Amino acid sequence: MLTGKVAVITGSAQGIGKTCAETFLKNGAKVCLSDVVVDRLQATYEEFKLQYGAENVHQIPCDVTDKTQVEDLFKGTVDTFGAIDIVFNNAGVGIHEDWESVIQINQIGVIRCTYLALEYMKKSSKGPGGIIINMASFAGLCSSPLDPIYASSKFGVVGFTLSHALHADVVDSGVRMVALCPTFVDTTMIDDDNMKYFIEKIGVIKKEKLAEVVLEMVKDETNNGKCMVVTAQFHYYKDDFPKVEDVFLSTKQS
Ligand SMILES: NC(=O)C1=CN([C@@H]2O[C@H](COP(=O)(O)OP(=O)(O)OC[C@H]3O[C@@H](n4cnc5c(N)ncnc54)[C@H](O)[C@@H]3O)[C@@H](O)[C@H]2O)C=CC1
Ligand SMILES: CCCCC/C=C\C=C\C(=O)C/C=C\C/C=C\CCCC(=O)O
Repeated sequence: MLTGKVAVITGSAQGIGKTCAETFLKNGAKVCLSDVVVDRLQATYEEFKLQYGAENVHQIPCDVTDKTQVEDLFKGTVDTFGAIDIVFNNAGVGIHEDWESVIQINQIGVIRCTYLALEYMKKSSKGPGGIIINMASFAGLCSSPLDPIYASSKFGVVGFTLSHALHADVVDSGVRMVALCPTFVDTTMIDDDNMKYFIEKIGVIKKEKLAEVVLEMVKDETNNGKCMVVTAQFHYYKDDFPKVEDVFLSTKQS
């Protein structure tokens, strides 16, 4: 159960973010919903307020590419609920004609939200500690010619999360940092004819199943610096990323 915990989820007006918000609420957390699409955010807020109670749900519109809006998101959540224990940096876009905005939203947005969330969560700032989950993708672990920019943005999220988790600012902060790498999930993001071939081959993860994995990640207090891979068939922490000292040691020995 997440009773007494407070979660912020970016991009939670629909899709994976919305389903995870509902799973957190069902497990007793208080949730601050957030999205750049204000009318859809309002509709999701109204729906959850009716179902889970106004005292448990809050909404703050936020474009993750805007530093002031991200600051207002975390400050506003603390002002409303008293603290932040869980941040799910989920907001993202798929195939997009403006490649620079894909990097801005999917990669730089996650980095910005991580840095600012840490300021409110770390124990040295009198925060409660907790977990920051950064949404990457299976496309952040392998070459994906279908969309090199999307893949690049997600490789960036994996690299940042696994590296920052070991940084001195994080190791003693009480905050865990974890990357999430699903294959295809049943949202409107995969409504694209070019993906049909791959989807038929590897299947589709149900949002509700992915949300259960996210809940498992929140509850696991030993997962700092790990990377969760989720497929339609199974999920596991990928643990074969070399650490920099391993690379240097093996170079010295050869
Ligand atoms: N659907 C899939 O197959 C997979 C999705 N992902 C990732 O999961 C995350 C969520 O995607 P889905 O739920 O599938 O897509 P979605 O399109 O249903 O949801 C994404 C949400 O992010 C919001 N958003 C977009 N730009 C934003 C910005 N600048 N600031 C704040 N919010 C913004 C959208 O308005 C939307 O509500 C994305 O990061 C995506 O890359 C990862 C692996 C697989
Ligand atoms: C893989 C590019 C997808 C573009 C964005 C839209 C949906 C995102 C879905 C995912 O993040 C799922 C990730 C990976 C699926 C695994 C492999 C697909 C490989 C496709 C390729 O060869 O390019």
